[in-house]
Amino acid sequence: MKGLELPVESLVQCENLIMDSIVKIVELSNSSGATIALSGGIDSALVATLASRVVDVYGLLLPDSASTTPEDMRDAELLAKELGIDCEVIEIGDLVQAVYDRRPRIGPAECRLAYANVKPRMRMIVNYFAANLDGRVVLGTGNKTELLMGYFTKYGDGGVDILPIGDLYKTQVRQMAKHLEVPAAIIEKPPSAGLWAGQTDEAEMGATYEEIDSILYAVFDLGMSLEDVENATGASDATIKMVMERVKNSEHKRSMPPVVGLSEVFSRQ
Ligand SMILES: Nc1ncnc2c1ncn2[C@@H]1O[C@H](COP(=O)(O)OP(=O)(O)OC[C@H]2O[C@@H]([n+]3cccc(C(=O)O)c3)[C@H](O)[C@@H]2O)[C@@H](O)[C@H]1O
Ligand SMILES: Nc1ncnc2c1ncn2[C@@H]1O[C@H](COP(=O)(O)OP(=O)(O)OP(=O)(O)O)[C@@H](O)[C@H]1O
Ligand SMILES: [Mg+2]
Repeated sequence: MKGLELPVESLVQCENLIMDSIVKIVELSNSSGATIALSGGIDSALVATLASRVVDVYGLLLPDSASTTPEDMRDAELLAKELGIDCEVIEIGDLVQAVYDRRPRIGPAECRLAYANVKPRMRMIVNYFAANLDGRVVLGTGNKTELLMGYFTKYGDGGVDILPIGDLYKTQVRQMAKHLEVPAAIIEKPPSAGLWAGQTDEAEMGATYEEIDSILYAVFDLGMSLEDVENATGASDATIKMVMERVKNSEHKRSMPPVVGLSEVFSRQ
């Protein structure tokens, strides 16, 4: 969709702004650098590529033997090597299983998402443990599409210190990754949260990233009415409704928990 694709000059400006912000948060927090969870996917590869140019980055490869593919971990390892960043592999399968074992009331067949969400939450714990130990900040990898769609685990992959690519739609992430010459194997693989075998983002959300991004861009960046969005994007009414529902239902993930206000009581004292 017109406008969504960034010209090279804008891509470069965005890259510089992102790198400056990473430097700033590291300085502001008196940190020695940053940690990042590396999945072998494009979002973490792009953030690691940008961050490694300006601060000391420590990569964490956190496979869950039940659902992480060896190809993904191989791609993550190769990327770390190419970027010249230190990294470590910490298998999280037994940590995740320990949580499941404490709560065997309902099984994964009945409640797949509840089980799946333990994995990103466990990665968050391991990531912050490493960051605390080394005096580093935790880099997030969420992009604008995932943030608006609520397509992330609250306090899991959503639990981070900064979202360097959080204002870039997924299609723009692909553009920037190409511009920065992220390995093609990483750019071209189907996006997957890797929470269960065969999971892909597009199958779970029920639309392609091109469709979702064009709808989000038309609504949130161009301010179009929903009728105009249908004409401008060619997306079906059902897809537009699905996207808008997801945005509405995930509002709670994009803000701090509501504080229950008690000023009514205090003012009467
Ligand atoms: N209105 C509201 N106000 C305040 N809190 C509200 C709420 N509605 C739900 N909640 C809370 O939110 C919880 C549901 O949210 P959450 O626990 O996040 O779970 P949920 O959104 O159901 O699942 C996470 C989704 O993100 C996807 N994901 C996860 C991790 C990584 C990636 C990836 O792309 O790599 C994708 C995953 O496949 C799944 O579709 C509820 O159990 C409740 O605690
Ligand atoms: N096996 C893993 N090891 C380390 N980190 C992981 C692993 N799986 C997921 N993560 C973390 O969770 C984040 C969210 O996953 P997500 O799938 O959205 O991004 P991605 O894998 O980088 O990109 P893609 O959209 O190509 O799958 C990753 O960027 C990474 O930081
Ligand atoms: Mg992934």
